[in-house]
Amino acid sequence: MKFTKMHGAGNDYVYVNGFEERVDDPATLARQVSHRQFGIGADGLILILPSKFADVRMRMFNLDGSEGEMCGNGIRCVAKYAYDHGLVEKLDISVETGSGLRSLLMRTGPSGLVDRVQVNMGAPGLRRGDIPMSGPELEQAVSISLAVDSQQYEVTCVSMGNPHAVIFVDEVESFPVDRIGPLIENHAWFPERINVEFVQVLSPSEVIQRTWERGSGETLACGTGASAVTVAGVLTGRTTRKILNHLRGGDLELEWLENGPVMMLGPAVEVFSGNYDPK
Ligand SMILES: N[C@H](CCC[C@H](N)C(=O)O)C(=O)O
Repeated sequence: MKFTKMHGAGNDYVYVNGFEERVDDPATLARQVSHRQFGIGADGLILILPSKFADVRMRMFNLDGSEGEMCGNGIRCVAKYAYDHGLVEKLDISVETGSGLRSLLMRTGPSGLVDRVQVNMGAPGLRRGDIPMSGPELEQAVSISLAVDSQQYEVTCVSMGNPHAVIFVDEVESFPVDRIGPLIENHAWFPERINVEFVQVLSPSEVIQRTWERGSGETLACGTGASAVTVAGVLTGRTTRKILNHLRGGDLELEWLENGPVMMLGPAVEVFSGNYDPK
């Protein structure tokens, strides 16, 4: 099986071109290829597939084999792969995801290959029913108190097609993401588990984010998470609609437009290609 390793701001996935390769059991394959010692090494697996409704379709699988509905860093790499490898011939494309269609605009660098991609991430879902989480379905969860490890955390929950809990902290570098992340991911409030973002506000237009991903653990970046952070920053009065987000593996530029959607701009990088024999 031919694969390509790509990353967006250090959030790395193994990409398989489903126009040419057949994958029968993507959940098992995701666990195998993602392993940093026994596999290729990645945060998960992304399949690039033909679509009836869009230019291409993507499916993303976490390190533990679970499927996520959407992936912000992954979708930029899917677009880059599609253009650089000739699956599409234009720079503005649509991609079908597990949470509907997204439109993307690619920019090429001096080599003629794509190096940056802007994604219309769609409008956030703010009702508890959208996340999903416990409590009155139609109500928002903005700055609500969540008890974890005998401490209270103030969380704001946002769906970007997949579920996110955003927590603002004073100092993110030393925050115990490894310990608190999984406790929130698996908290009884969230029946489908949840991705968690820990965020330090530097100024109303600049933040630092660390990410604990559902099914993958701490990653160097998360595009849907950075979009959720943009929305949570506005809802809680901490940041403006347009921000620069510094993630562990790079920066993303985001804006929550007045008419609803979040726009995200960031890098997409191909690292290497190879062959892998599924075990
Ligand atoms: N890293 C991805 C999100 C993966 C989310 C996944 N962990 C889930 O189960 O929803 C991003 O850039 O948006």
